[in-house]
Amino acid sequence: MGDQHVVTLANDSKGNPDEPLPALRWEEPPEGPVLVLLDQTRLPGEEVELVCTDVPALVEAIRGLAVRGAPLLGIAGAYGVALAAVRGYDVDEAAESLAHARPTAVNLAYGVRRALAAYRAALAGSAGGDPERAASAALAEARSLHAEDKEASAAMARHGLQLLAELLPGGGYQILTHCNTGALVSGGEGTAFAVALAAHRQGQLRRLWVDETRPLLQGARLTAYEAARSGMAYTLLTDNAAGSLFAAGNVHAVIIGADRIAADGSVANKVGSYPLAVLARYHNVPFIVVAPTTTVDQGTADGSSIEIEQRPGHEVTESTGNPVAPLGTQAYNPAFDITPAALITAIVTENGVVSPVTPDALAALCPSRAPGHDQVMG
Ligand SMILES: CSC[C@H]1O[C@H](OP(=O)(O)O)[C@H](O)[C@@H]1O
Repeated sequence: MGDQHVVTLANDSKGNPDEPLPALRWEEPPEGPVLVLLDQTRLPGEEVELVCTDVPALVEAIRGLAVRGAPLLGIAGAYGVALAAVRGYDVDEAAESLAHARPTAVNLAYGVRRALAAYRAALAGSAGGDPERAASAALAEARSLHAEDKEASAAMARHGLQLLAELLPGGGYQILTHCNTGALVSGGEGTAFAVALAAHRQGQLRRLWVDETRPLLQGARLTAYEAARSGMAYTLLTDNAAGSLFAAGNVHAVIIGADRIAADGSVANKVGSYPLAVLARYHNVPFIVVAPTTTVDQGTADGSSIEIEQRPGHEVTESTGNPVAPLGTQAYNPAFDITPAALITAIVTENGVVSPVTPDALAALCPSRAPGHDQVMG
């Protein structure tokens, strides 16, 4: 998985809670371009950066969730195509392996596709198929996607904050979130967590309740880490405790991210999202999904068509390498589940809010992309 070295994040990112974490960055040292990833599997205990010098190292980092989260996967995929092109590797082969590293987040294949299309267009357009110019085009497209996602994150925070003001007038609300949706999944401050951060900065957020999010604990390890850096009031809970929190009246809204949103508005997100939607409906609490339009896949009709990544059983039967179940225990470990549009109060995108969630309302906010925009080699 590339070279590893432990870093202490620069003071301006550790000391300044408003400085987003450096989840991913492109660097061009003398020995050749690299993609530097903050290894999310080592957080919160260690801040280790992975230096990816080739695509197999990046694919392994994606599969192992060293880099994760739908929008950031798209950005990483695009930089991966650029890395292959600049270093003279087989670009088509790199694109295929990157796009299929994880199946559910549509952003990954979308980011790969964008950089690949820029590379191919430059190759076809430049005199004599100049690979250097084509590589520069792929890198420029990756940088453009990175910048777009940062802007989208800020826009979603604004739209989400406005929505909360309308749904929960007077502020002082308590929000429950699931998994991790902050700067560690984004070119900016994230998706759902960016809304919570904006609410905190505006003095509207009384508390963020953080689902630990078994089995990989993105909530405990990553969202709590980001919440602590921000200075907001937050409390960690086991996923099983969410029901009692609703029953006690301590959840005023649920805000989560998404990995793929089908054309009918159904949402694939970290496993455990669907039960929260059912609890929210039963307790008459708004259930809000925050995602950029790059996560909306108009080429997938409904949730039943979304491939749900099945992850290795050992993620469930082991914890920090120690068995938590008898040897040989089989485990059911879907990484995501599907929440139907009927249980979703609103979908917040960078282009505005969809509520109620209908196919037409969702399509109206999404720029038209090729059907099945995650088809890499289309
Ligand atoms: C807004 S993207 C964050 C999204 O990605 C997470 O999945 P994973 O940690 O497996 O990459 C989870 O579904 C989050 O909601």
